[in-house]
Order: sequence, then C-alpha cells, then structure tokens
Amino acid sequence: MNNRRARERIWQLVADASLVVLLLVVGLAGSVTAYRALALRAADQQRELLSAMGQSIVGAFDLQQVRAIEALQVTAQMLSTQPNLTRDQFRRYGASLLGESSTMTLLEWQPVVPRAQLAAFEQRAAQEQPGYRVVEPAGEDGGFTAPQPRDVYVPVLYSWPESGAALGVDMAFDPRRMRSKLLARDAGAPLASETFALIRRGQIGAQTQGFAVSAPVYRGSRPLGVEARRAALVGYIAGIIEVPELMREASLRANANELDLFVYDRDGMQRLIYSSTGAAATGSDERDTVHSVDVGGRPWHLVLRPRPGFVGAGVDELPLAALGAGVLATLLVGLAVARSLVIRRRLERAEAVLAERTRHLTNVLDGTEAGTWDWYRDAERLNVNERWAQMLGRSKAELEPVSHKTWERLCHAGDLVETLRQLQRHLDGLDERYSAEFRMRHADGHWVWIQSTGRVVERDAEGRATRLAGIHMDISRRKADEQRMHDDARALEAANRQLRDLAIVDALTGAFNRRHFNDVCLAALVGAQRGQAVALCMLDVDYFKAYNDHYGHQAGDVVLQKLAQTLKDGLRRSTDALFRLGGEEFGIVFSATSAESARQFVGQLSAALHVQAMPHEQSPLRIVTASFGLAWWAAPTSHLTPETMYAQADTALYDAKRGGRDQIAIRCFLPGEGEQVEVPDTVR
Ligand SMILES: Nc1nc2c(ncn2[C@@H]2O[C@H](COP(=O)(O)OP(=O)(O)OP(=O)(O)O)[C@@H](O)[C@H]2O)c(=O)[nH]1
Repeated sequence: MNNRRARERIWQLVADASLVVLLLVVGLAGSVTAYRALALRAADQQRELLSAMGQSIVGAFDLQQVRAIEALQVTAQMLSTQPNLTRDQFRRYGASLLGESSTMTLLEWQPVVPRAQLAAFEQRAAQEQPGYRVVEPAGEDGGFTAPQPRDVYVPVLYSWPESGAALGVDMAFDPRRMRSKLLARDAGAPLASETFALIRRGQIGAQTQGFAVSAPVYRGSRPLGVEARRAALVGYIAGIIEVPELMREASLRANANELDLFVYDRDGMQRLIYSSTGAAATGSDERDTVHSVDVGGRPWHLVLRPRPGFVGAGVDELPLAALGAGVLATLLVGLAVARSLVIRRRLERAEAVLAERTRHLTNVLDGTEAGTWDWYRDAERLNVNERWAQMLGRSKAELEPVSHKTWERLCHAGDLVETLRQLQRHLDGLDERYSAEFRMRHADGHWVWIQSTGRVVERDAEGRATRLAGIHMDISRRKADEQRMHDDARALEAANRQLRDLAIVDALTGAFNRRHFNDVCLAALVGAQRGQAVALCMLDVDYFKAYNDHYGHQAGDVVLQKLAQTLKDGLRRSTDALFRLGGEEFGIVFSATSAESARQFVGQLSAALHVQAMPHEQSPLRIVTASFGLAWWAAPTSHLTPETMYAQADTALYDAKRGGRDQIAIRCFLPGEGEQVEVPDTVR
C-alpha cells in the first residue's frame, strides 16, 4: 500500500516536473523565437537605415560633383570664348564659382604651353604676376625647381584663391595627374583624377589628399572627334576637391556621424582614399554596406560601417529586452505553475488523508454501531446520523428537524434531571467530558438505555460553548446484563444466607443448632472477659416420650416448634441466642448482670410456657412443662470453655429433673468464691 502510494507520488512529481519543464522550454523557445524575429527585423531596419544613409551620401557626392562639373564646364565654355582671360577676370570668376561650391576648394587655369612658347609665356605671366615662373616639385621633401624639358607644359597660370595655389607648377611633371587630363581632353568632358597629395606653394607633401576635376578648354566651340579635340586644346580648367572636406560634407548631409566611412578608388588597384577612423577598415562586418559612386568618371566604393553608438544599437536593445522579458515571464509563469502544482498536490494529499480519516472514522463508527450527534447550541440544531435514530426504532427523516428538544422529548423523565446535571458539569468545566446514561423511548414503546459521551468542540470569543459533539451507544443489553447480575447477586446472597442458616439453624424449630452453639458461646465468653457476666440455661421438655407416645411424633414436633417460638419471643437482647441442643433439649446463652436477674429471666420463660398451656394428658400438670438448669458466671476467666458451660448447665438441668421437673436449678460462679449451688425452685 505504502509502496503504491510512493510510486504514485513519484509519478506525480515526474509529471509535474515535466509540465513545468515543458512550459519553460516552450516559453524560452518562444522568447528566443521572438528575439530572433525582432533581431532580424532590427537588422533589416539597420540595413535599410544604413542603405538609406549610404544613398544619401552618394546623393550628396553626386550633387557636389554635378555642381563642380557644371561649374567647370561653364568655366571651360567661358574660356573657350575668351582665351585671353586676365588675372582679375579669373579672380572674380573663381570667387563666384567657389562661393557656390562647398567642396571645391581651388580653381585653376592650366593653359597648354608648347616648349617653344614657354619663355614667352613666362614673360607674359610675369608681367601680370611678378616673379611668375614655370616650376615643378623638386622632390618629396618640398621645394620647386625649373621643369624638365618636355614638349608641352601645363603650368598653373591663374588660381583662386591664390594663397593656396601652386602657381607656376607644371602639371606635366606627374603622369598620374596628367592621365585624367588627357582622357578629359580626348573625351571632351570633365574627368576626375585619382587622389593624390595636393600641392600648395611651399607645402608639397602636406598630405592633404584630394583630386582634381579637369575640364578641357578648346579653341572655339567643342570640337568633334579626338584628333580635333587634341588639336583645338588650349588648356584645362581644374577644380581641386579636398577629400576630407568632401567626406565631411557628405557625412554631414547623410547625418553619418554614427558611421565609419571608408572610401576606395576602384580604378586599377583598390586604394583607400579616405577613412573616417584614420585607418583602413579592418576585416569585414556583416553590417557593412557598400555603395558605388562615379566621381568624375572614377569608380569609388563607399563602405559604411555602423559604430557601436549607431542609432541602430537602440534597435538592438528591443530584441534583447523582449528576450529578457520573455525569459523572465517564462520563469515567473513556470515558478507560479510549479508553486500551484505543489499547493495542489499538498491539497490532494491533505484531502486523501482526510478521506482516509473519515473512512477510518466511519469504519470505527460502523464497527461500534455508535450514533453520532453534533449539537449547535445557538441554532438549536442537532445533527445526528442514521444510526442515532435507528437505535430508537426510527429513521432520521422521520425525526427531522432534530433539535435538542427532540432528545428531551424522547428522554425518560426520570433520567432527564441527572443527565442535564452531567451536561452542566461539563459545560462548567468540572468534567473534562460529558458522559451520561439515560433511557430513550423506542418507537414500539419500550425504553432503550443510551450511553451518551461527548465534549465541547467550539466556543465563542467569550469562551461560551457553542458546539458539542459526541456519540450515543445502545447499552440496553449491558444494562439488562447488569440488572440480571444484580438480581443474581441478590439471589445468591439470599441462598448463601439460607445455606448459612441451614448450617447453623435447626430446621424444625428455627433455633440455632448444636454446631453453632460453640461459636456463640465463645463469642459470649470473649465479651464476658471484658468484665461482663454470662449465663447458659438448658431446658428439657418434661415427659416428652409420653407425649409422643400419646399424641404422636408429629404433634411432638409441633410442641417443640411452639416451645422454641415461646422461648425466642422471650429473649431480650440481640445477643441472646436460643439453641436446640438435642431431641427435646434446648439451651439459651444470654447475659445477666446478676444471678437473680438471670433466674428471673428464666422464670419468665418458664411462665411463658405455662401460659401456652399446651395440653399434655400424660403430665401431672396436664400441660406441657419443661425443666431448666441455669449456670451463671459473674466474671468468667479465660479458662471457661463452652464445654464447661454446657456441663455445668447440664448438671443444673439434671438437678431440676431430679428435683421433680417443671423447675429451675441454678449454679452461680462468683469470682474467687468458687461455685455456689442453689436448690432448684418449682415453677410457680
Ligand atoms: N416428636 C418428637 N419427639 C422426639 C424428638 N426428639 C426426641 N424425641 C422424643 O423425646 C423423648 C425423650 O424421652 P426421654 O429421654 O425418656 O425423656 P422424657 O420422656 O421426656 O422424660 P423426662 O425428660 O425424664 O421427663 C423420646 O421418646 C424421643 O423419641 C423429636 O424431634 N420429635
């Protein structure tokens, strides 16, 4: 039984634990799924945001370019029609152009000068700009020198602003710078160079990266065909764009201060043009977005990489928060479910224990056949079970509504007071339990003995008993048994008394028999030894043989019975005792304070016999008489025995017979004086 329960509990535990684990798994899986979905959405949003920012930057690039290129084209157009532009004209032009462009920092007019015209060119330029000379960078560490001899020179003639210009520097010294110009010349459209360290007068190698957008300037209108363009070329109008400035502008426009920006020139070898971190992008990031942009005909790649503080990071927190909330909610729900399961199991166990106890109690009640009662004193309601009613030969339904009055009505009037007294003793706290036995009326009219026991089970705030509960037991059989036992005991007592009487009493006369004589004598002697006198009188019916012979034995018995009755009636004290010592011989043990009073007493007995006057034809007096022998001891000693008493009284009786019958002979024994013998008297 216990093993089965233990197994059930283990299975329950496993089932409960499985449920909680399942709940946790489902909850956690849901949380993770929600996290992943939100994270994906957040990543998409980030990508979209990055893409939008990238597009914005590209747009900014394009806008700057378009403006720069348009400005250069217009300038080139203007120079085509005014090949002999003066320095002042260029200045004004440059000032207005650069004022409109935020990224172009320098505007240069670079005429094409054949070697043969170089000296004349320098001379003309120096008139306008004193000290003007065509030069080229002397090396990486700065400084300028006279240009190497070449077929064509492309020196900077005018520049705006002039302060940052590399006036006079021949761009033909660097094939890299020239490549984009030659391509622009052939294409008839502005083209950007690759990036390189910008040249400033006295500042070559300052490492400011930039590039030039060169627009070819032809003589007259734009020629058709490469050869015609080459032939008509008079120079280049170049706009210098500083990469950091361009990027800052672009980044500001794109609000890209949360992004790292890397720009690569993809023409030929991929080359880092710009890095917002100052270094090339390390490794690759899945969130990188790459945008291609055409910068003056050069393919650039913009790589945008979100910084840790990117606004998208805020988006990252949502999935994590959702995951955290999901996990927390799952754990809380799991905890709550586990707790409710534990409580439920405890309740189930408590209910099982209660059911077991109820079953046990019911079994016990069934086994004992007890009626139960539950008394709500204030409501005057008495809840009883079916057995309570059955004891009285009724059904519960028959008695409804059951109240304390129902009980009072059915209780025996003779038992009501005592029962209520017992109840009150318990209510007063004198008895720990209420217990009473009373009779109740059975439906068929007889009385059923009930034993009721119970106790207070509820009290109010003042301590007053408001509810009592207990049981009724049918003890009728026990009561009947007790009554029977009581009757039997009394009968036995009577029988014993009879037996005892039979043992010590003579059946014919009712006097004590000879067997009891010794006991009574001894008892009298014990009393007498405390200083009391004691006497024994023996008497014998006179001429009784003759009576029997004359009247018959039965009549003789009647005489003996009457004689005994007369003698018994004459006894004075409870301690006086009459004995039948043999056939028609009797003895009387009695106390008398003096010999005279003893003699008087015996005389009264003799007289009483005379008064009976039982006819006896064969006796001289014609009535039944008797002879009396009295022995009296004033202060008997311990040596006196029943046998001695008998012998002395018998001697006195013999004296009375010998003296003529119907008389009293007395023998007195005084202390220290020996025996005193008196002559028998004749009855008067
Ligand atoms: N009816 C009857 N007679 C008894 C009973 N016991 C003894 N007797 C008779 O009593 C008589 C006693 O006779 P005795 O001893 O000669 O004495 P008595 O005839 O009375 O003569 P005294 O005593 O000398 O006067 C006998 O006849 C006995 O049978 C008895 O219980 N009933």
